[in-house]
Amino acid sequence: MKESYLLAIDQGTTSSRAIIFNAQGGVCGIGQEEFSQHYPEDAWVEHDPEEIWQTTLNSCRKAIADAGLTAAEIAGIGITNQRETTVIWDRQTGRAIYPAIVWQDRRTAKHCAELKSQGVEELVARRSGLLLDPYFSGTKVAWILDNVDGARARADAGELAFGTIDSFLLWRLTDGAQHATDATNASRTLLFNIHNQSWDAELLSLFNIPSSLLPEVKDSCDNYGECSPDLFGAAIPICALIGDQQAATVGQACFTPGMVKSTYGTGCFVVLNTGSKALSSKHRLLTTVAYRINGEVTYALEGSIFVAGAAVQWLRDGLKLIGSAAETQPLAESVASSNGVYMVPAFTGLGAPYWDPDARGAIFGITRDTGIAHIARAALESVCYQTRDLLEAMRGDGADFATLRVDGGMVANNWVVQRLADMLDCRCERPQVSETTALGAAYLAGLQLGVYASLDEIAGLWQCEAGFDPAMNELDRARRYTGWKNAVARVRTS
Ligand SMILES: Nc1ncnc2c1ncn2[C@@H]1O[C@H](COP(=O)(O)OP(=O)(O)O)[C@@H](O)[C@H]1O
Ligand SMILES: O=P(O)(O)OC[C@H](O)CO
Repeated sequence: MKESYLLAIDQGTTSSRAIIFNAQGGVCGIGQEEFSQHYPEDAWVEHDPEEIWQTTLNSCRKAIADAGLTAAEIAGIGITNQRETTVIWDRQTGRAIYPAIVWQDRRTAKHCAELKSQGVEELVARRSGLLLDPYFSGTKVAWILDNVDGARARADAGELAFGTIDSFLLWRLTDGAQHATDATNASRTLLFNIHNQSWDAELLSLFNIPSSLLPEVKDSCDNYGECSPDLFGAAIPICALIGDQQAATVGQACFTPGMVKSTYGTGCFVVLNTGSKALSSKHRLLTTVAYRINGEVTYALEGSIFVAGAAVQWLRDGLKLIGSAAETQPLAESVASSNGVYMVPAFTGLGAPYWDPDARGAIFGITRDTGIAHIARAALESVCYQTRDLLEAMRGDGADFATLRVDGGMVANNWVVQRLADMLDCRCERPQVSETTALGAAYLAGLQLGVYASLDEIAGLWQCEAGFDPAMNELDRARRYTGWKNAVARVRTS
């Protein structure tokens, strides 16, 4: 039988990646390019949309060549992306009118505070499943309209289009033929009603955003047209769009209510499948769309942490304490403990469950004996403690799970995964295919094309590479976690 090759585009926060999978989920070719991060002001984070586009194209071309294939041999494309990051472009030229405002960007903190003071947070949460935080796209769209000369008038005249990165790439890949997004990406904008699955007129008016800007919202696997043949040498059908954390949920085959995954890239995102019910959290977690297939929505509770691997990057690029991220493992292992040092990496505020955009990072407990190894260990531990914060919140909302499926660049570090199991008091499982985000997008493209008959068939492909069981005694666990809570209390502003 002819092999079905699926091309997944994974447009992440720090790099664009393309991976070609075969139908068994095996990796056949990879292309990856990093791109620049721009920090024009304190707590502002921007990307150049042209760089996002170019690195995506280059990665796809590299992956196709790496697999030894031609574009005509690829059955379909699935796109997954850093979520919330906001682009507004000119419908005529396809060029962005302002850089992409990245999910980590906090410039709209004041706007969010103003909206909160109007008492609308409850309405926003009920409709969108989200909180009023600069993390999400809504206030970023409004900021561009209000700060780029002539943008609001041009938006009102229908000349501009808004999209998250999936939409922007889709527009470019199809030469402007498709202006669409999927329900998972729409559910991160603050403008989408997750219950009736449509853009919400009241939310649009609250954020002062004209509906003429908006993409059509489709299923996560759907007919998204074809990429223009001159890009890769043949037209390839685009069959799936899905936000990266939701894609990892699919790649980890968390299809049953109660299953949970946690991804450790730049940030960390824990997603708990809640099935056909949109549960609302009592502990400031987000209610979001996990995936939408054939019009049927599967919901999730999500905990989002803004800084995970980014703390390791900071040790490497900011402080230059280490030469590579991988060095943190032997460093952490070289000392018996972090010696009372706690790092709270709130570089861009605190995400769930604190939602404090004005908090900033700190390192506590430094003494004359503190060395690089203690700091590195404290950075890795901060990621474990933050995950514990999220799991406590999920357990408080009634979740009951025995295993956490983990993935992302950071879980290559065995010390981190063992520490996670210890701090969470929960078994952590790392899958055979580490590229779960790209894999999830490929699976959905395959589902749309009929390569897979059902999610059950996809679930049957998941394999555990390594399991990590908790090995810390309860007293130690509790003592360390109390130390973390004290450290967090000291950086909080609200
Ligand atoms: N061995 C390691 N130990 C700790 N952190 C690591 C290790 N390898 C990679 N990382 C961190 O993981 C992140 C990269 O993960 P990745 O999933 O590629 O991120 P993203 O998709 O957000 O760009 C980086 O922030 C890096 O610092
Ligand atoms: O690019 P990542 O993997 O850090 O993911 C970013 C998230 O989608 C932000 O919500």
